[in-house]
Amino acid sequence: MDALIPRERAEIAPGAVHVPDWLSLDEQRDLVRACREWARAGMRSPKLPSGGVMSVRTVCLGWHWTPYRYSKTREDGSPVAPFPAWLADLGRRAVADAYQRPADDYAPDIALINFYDDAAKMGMHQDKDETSRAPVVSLSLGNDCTFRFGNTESRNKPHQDITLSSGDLFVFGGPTRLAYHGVLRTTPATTPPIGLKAGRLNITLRTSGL
Ligand SMILES: O=C(O)CCC(=O)C(=O)O
Ligand SMILES: [Fe+2]
Repeated sequence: MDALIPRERAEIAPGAVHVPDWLSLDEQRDLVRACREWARAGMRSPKLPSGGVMSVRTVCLGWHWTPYRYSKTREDGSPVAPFPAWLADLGRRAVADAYQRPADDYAPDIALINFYDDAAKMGMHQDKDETSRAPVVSLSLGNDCTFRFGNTESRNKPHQDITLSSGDLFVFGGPTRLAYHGVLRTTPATTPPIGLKAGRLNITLRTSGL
């Protein structure tokens, strides 16, 4: 992060808001600790119907996601871990701060926790396996990444590239809920001291509508 350039809340497209440094270092440490607990169930690289394997490793809460559907059980038949109430509270606070309006009605019931090693990235995609169109809340921990936020029509331009750093909040909903987005790269050795030696974690909160 370049400390000379202020990082301010920015609505980069209608309904798509970046709130830099939303989480304190203590909150980030607590979330990293929680991710470690959730990861004990096993993090797996999702397998695509095309035969490819995603480069991130993922664990889910509430509903288990495999491309391209949600279920209550994981690949090995074990039940998906529950979605904790405190995480829904955090999601409501996130939507309220991003949209600067009360968000008491926001009730996420899915979390995807993605771990990026230094080589991992995520291709342009829509988050559309949820039937609800409530906003997606994204929290970043660890190394910086270059996040590409595009349009709702195609994977192609126009798009904007922004840096998501540790502690940043990104919310997308409303007109851009179905915008294509992806992670081009992460930047090694950019994490603050939050108990994550390497890599990047991203937590997205979603509402299944299921
Ligand atoms: O890692 C990120 O910032 C985005 C993750 C994402 O798009 C997803 O999990 O669907
Ligand atoms: Fe996504």
